Amino acid sequence: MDDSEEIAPAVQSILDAARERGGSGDRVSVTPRSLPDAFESASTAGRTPVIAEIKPTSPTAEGERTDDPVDLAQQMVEGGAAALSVLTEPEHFGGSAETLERVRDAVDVPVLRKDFILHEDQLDVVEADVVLLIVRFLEADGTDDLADLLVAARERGFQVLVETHTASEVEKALEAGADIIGVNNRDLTELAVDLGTFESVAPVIPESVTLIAESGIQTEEDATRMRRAGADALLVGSAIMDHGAATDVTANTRRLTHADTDAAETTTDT
Ligand SMILES: O=C(O)c1ccccc1NCC(=O)[C@H](O)[C@H](O)COP(=O)(O)O
Repeated sequence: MDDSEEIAPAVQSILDAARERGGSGDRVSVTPRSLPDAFESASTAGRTPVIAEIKPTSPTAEGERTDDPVDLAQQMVEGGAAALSVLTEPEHFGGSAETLERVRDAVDVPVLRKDFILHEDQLDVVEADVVLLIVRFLEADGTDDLADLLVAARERGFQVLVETHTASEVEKALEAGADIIGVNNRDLTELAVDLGTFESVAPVIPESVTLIAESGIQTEEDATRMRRAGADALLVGSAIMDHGAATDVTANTRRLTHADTDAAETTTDT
């Protein structure tokens, strides 16, 4: 994504805001809770590994959820979430570092910091178990190199989820040394969601990589579809937060963590 490329105005605005944000100045050092181990424990207990996302609002959300994020986090864990994702981007998603800190203090599961990190100093904001690096955003002018950021994040103790959308972005992620890769079903140029994206990109990703299907997963059928296509875990925001209707977050999470994963395993094996 260089700056001449056509992108959705909301995404351009996210990118512009991210360029302005700095770090705290104090280097973060974290002893992380293992994300792959959390997925393994959920699977062993018969649950679909789900990263449930605390996303008060977003450019594509209808409305805003103003519940205390700590209450939401506890409800998600009660619903069987293997890990949580917390938006820390303030301007477009209603997130904050303070929210993440409070949530991580309140739960035992790994917590992903969901933000748009473009420079090393932006890693030094808050302790989290995992940080997100988006290949597409790190192709923009004036950003740090993906491989350098990956090393810098690991030096601080973070695990790193590298987000991709195409096979060529997966290639870049693997070249940079990624071992946890997300395939985002949401196209950041148009914000359209298509679960077929994960299905077409997943086959190029080696078994050794922890593979996460991101965005657009609404129903049990969607969850099973992504698991059949090879997802080790699912990242789900909107269907759990349910911004418009403010329904029961525990039930919304449980519906997906109890999706029929046996069907997924049978299909994968044959
Ligand atoms: O969620 C958005 O509207 C959005 C808009 C522009 C850039 C990124 C956006 N979301 C970031 C995400 O990665 C999702 O929050 C996450 O994958 C969960 O997606 P969903 O389950 O579809 O809410």
